[in-house]
Amino acid sequence: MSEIEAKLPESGTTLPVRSLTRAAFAPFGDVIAMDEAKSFPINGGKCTRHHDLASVETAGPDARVLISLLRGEPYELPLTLTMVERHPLGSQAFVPLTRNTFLVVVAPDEGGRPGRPIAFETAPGQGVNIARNVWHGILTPLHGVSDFVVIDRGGEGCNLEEHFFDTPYRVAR
Ligand SMILES: NC(=O)N[C@@H](O)C(=O)O
Ligand code: NI
Repeated sequence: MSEIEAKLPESGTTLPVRSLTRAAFAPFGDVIAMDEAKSFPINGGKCTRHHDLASVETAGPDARVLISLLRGEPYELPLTLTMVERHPLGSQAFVPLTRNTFLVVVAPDEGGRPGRPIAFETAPGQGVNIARNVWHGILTPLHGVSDFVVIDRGGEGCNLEEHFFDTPYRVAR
């Protein structure tokens, strides 16, 4: 156990890792996956389109949608969660390009501050679209270096708000 973890109170600040489902994630955004998606054949039947999986939101001056690629280093569980962030001017989607799962931490807003976070682990291949202004942990790959397509908002104005917890949480399976 690391020095930080040794100082963490065990009860109350330990967040269990849950399996990601559309229903559980619905208050925070969308799950991007082929299963349960509206799908139809295109290109003469040689291709299946899994259609309209997430709502991309952009707002503010000169807002535009960005498509970027991220290569993330893996994190170990149990993990010490010291902060969450949110993007007031747009949504943020992470679509994995590997089969490595990743941790998705989100939290409800309670009067402008995050409430108790919820930790999910994606299934292999599942992505997420975090809705505009939803508190979330930073991109947290598990099991190996992982590449992602990220779809989020560019433009003028401040699109990042961070919150550092007075008492860190411990995220553990
Ligand atoms: N900054 C960036 O691209 N990613 C973060 O917003 C994050 O949620 O990891
Ligand atoms: Ni973010």
